[in-house]
Order: sequence, then C-alpha cells, then structure tokens
Amino acid sequence: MARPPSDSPAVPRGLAAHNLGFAYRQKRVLEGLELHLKPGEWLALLGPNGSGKSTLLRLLAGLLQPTTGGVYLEGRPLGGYSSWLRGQQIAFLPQNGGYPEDLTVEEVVALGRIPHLGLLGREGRADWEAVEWAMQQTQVSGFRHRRLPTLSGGERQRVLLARALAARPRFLLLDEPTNHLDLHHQVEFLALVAGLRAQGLGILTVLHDPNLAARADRVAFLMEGRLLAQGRPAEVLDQSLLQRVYGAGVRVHRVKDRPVVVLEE
Ligand SMILES: Nc1ncnc2c1ncn2[C@@H]1O[C@H](COP(=O)(O)OP(=O)(O)OP(=O)(O)O)[C@@H](O)[C@H]1O
Repeated sequence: MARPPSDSPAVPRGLAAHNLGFAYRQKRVLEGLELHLKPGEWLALLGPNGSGKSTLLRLLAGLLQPTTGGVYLEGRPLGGYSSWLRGQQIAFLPQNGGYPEDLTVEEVVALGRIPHLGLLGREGRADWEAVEWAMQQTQVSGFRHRRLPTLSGGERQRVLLARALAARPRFLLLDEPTNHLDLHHQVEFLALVAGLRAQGLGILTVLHDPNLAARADRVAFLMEGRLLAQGRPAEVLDQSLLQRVYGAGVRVHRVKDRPVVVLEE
C-alpha cells in the first residue's frame, strides 16, 4: 500500500506527538508533550494513576482530538488520514475495552480486520490468515469457539490483544496489556513483543510494573500530564526519579546494568 505523502517534514517519521496538549472540557490533562515512537522499537509509558497515560494513547490512536499541538503519522497529521487507513496502521488495545459477549473468540479476533474490509465488508484469505496468525501469537487458538464471558481475565486479555494484532498494524498501542497475565504469560508477552519488534512494529505499552518496563528499548515517564523523563531504562528508572514520583519506599538496584525496582518494608 502506498504511504501518504508527508506534509510536515519537521516532524519525525513514525508516530509522533508534537507540543501535544489535551483537556476534558476545562480540565487540562496533558501539556506540551514531545514523544516519538519509531518502527521496530518498544517504548514503555509509566506514570502514576491519573497522570494521563490512557488519554495519551487515545490521542495517538486518533480517538481523541488534541486541544493543542498534534499527532503525526509519518510526518502527516493523523486527522488527515481516513479512519480505515488509520486503523490499518495503528491498533489500540484499551485498558477496559468492551467486546461483544455473543461472539466467539475467533469472531472477536476477526473484528480486528475491519479496517481492511472496506465498505462492502467482504473478507478474503489474507484476512483469515491474519486472524490465524494473531490467535497463534497470543496462544488463544485452543479456545477459539468459546465466548469471551466464559474465559478467565488473562485469557480474555490475550484475545483482545489478538484482535489488535489481527489488523497487522505498523504501530501497536497497548494500555496495560499485562494486566491479568500470570508470570508464564508475561514471559510469553515479552517474547511476542520481541518478535513483533523484529518485524518492524513500533510498540507503545502503558505499564505500571517498572521491572517489565525496564525490558523496553525506551521508557517515558508521565506525571501530572507532563513528560518528566524519557530515554533508555537504565537512565530513566533511577531511584531519585522513582522516589519523587512514588515516595521514599521505592529502591532501585542494578542487576547486569538493568534497573530492578523493589519496595521496602
Ligand atoms: N472522559 C473523561 N472526562 C473527564 N475527565 C477524564 C476523563 N477520562 C479521564 N479523565 C481524567 O483525566 C485524567 C487522566 O486520566 P487517564 O485515564 O488518562 O490517566 P492514567 O494515567 O491512564 O491513569 P491510570 O493509571 O489510573 O489508568 C484523570 O484525572 C482522569 O480523572
């Protein structure tokens, strides 16, 4: 598929926020954000409850309109893309997303193909191959005929991740994707992210666990709607920053140069 031409050469390629601000009615939630997600990288977004992480993801997915500044995909304002084209390039897994309760796992995952179907809604072989691939990647094929209300929280989370993957997007925005996942599936999630990165996907995950975030290529720290820091995990996840945000009970150790965050008694 041909890429749309760039309108804004000053904005970096990939998915970028420039001077991004947002307010819910009169309530300012984000201000002056500069963020850049490159193809083939994993960026982890951390920050306390209510700091604006989910709002930022919704802006990057094109589901909210910026109050100031903008979001750009390949240098072009996101608002200039049709919702079809946007949905083919950017997939979003919300924190508490709904799902149709009467559909099977396979049918819910197939919903991820909607941006590729066009007005007539006709699916073809490529669509079912993408659905199979997404179910395999997230290990949900074994219960493909069950309905979501009958699944455990972690199983359901993996199905919704598969729905996002089925779009075969170039950028993946995941809001707390490891919620409900046991340790085994967290390890599987890390392997999945590594594989997707190697295929050139840009991945942005909101996480609360700094030890998972430490596995990312870069970490960005949001507090009260502003970016406090962004950079390599070893640079950003330091004790003074974490104590400033979360309080004195947080300690950072180093294991093979990787930060390991522990809570003190
Ligand atoms: N639809 C809305 N209308 C008004 N205010 C909202 C709305 N959604 C979120 N907010 C407020 O915006 C702020 C940022 O919320 P957001 O959900 O983006 O934070 P978050 O960092 O994702 O939080 P958490 O870690 O708890 O999920 C919060 O103060 C929240 O109360």
